[in-house]
Amino acid sequence: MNFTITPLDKSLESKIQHKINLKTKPVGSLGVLEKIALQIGLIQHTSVPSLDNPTILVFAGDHGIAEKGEVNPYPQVVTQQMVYNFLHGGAAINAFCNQHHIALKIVDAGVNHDFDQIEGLIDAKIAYGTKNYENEPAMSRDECCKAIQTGASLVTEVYNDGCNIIGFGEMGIGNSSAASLLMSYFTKIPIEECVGAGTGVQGDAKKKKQAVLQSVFQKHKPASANEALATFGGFEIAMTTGAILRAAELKMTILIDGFIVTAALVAANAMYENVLDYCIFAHTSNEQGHQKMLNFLEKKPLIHLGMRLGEGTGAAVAYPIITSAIAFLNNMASFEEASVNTSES
Ligand SMILES: Cc1cc2ncn([C@H]3O[C@H](COP(=O)(O)O)[C@@H](O)[C@H]3O)c2cc1C
Ligand SMILES: O=C(O)c1cccnc1
Repeated sequence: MNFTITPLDKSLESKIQHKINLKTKPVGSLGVLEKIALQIGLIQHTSVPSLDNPTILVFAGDHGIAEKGEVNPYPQVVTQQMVYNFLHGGAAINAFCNQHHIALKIVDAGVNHDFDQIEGLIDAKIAYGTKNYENEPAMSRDECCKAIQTGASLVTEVYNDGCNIIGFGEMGIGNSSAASLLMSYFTKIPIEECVGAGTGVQGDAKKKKQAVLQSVFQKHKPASANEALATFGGFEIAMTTGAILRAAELKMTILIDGFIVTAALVAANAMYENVLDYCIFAHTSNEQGHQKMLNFLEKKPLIHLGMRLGEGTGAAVAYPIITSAIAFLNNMASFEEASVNTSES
């Protein structure tokens, strides 16, 4: 599958910047909000951007490595239980999406469970979890390709329903390990530095997680970004990569969540140029590798609240800041409109 991701068209940059500078405020005094307003104006190619049908897609998938419980404190079954929780409206991401009027869609990308026909669940299952990459690649090239394509077509559907700002979340016990492996592969930071607490490993358990992942990393030598995603990824991660690529192709504004989603983005960014032009980094996760991945991308997120949950929660919590950026750009008076003088007379 091929994506055509064009760089931001900057022909309106000086017009939008001028509009921002003429608002009734000292130049630059709305700080990062001004940068976001400009970025979204450029993405949408207008000086009056809007945020339409904001949506978060949560991809869920299981990981072969999680069956043994060596790298994950919580058992694999929590993935399917949390999917039911999302569908019943009980998870953190439900609370925040309801709070900010963000549509939430839950996708079975590859959970190790047969769900009943249940309203609200999008069935895009590639397989019942990935293979254990201690022994073999997590998925085949075909499965990885299918996951990328599926993520992309789900974004197309959301776009066709009128969404122009999208965030991604994930659920998959063990996926902090997959994200660490991908991070190390793409950033070239040693794997030990990429492995963190995930849902809460500490002390000896963390050393064990590092040792297991070090040996996994040494075992495989993927020759391309696609192969790395297939070797180390999860179905929910590969679907997120495809979803990000399609959203950038469609010139949507993309809200990047925490450690796992950023790992999916780092893969997308290695595959295609210009993806970052469409991304807003929502928060810095407390998962220790996240800051390093952000440094690698040279990006500074909007907030740092010590969160380390995933599910898209950082994106949902940061969303109102983005609405403020659009609100000031569209609703604030200019000096002329408000008859406020800019010079002594
Ligand atoms: C109840 C619960 C809800 C979650 N929601 C997101 N995660 C997060 O934790 C998991 C990754 O951490 P690890 O690699 O340590 O398993 C992912 O499912 C991620 O979304 C959760 C984890 C748990 C236990
Ligand atoms: O930042 C994240 O995305 C994250 C961190 C720890 C566990 N799960 C997700």
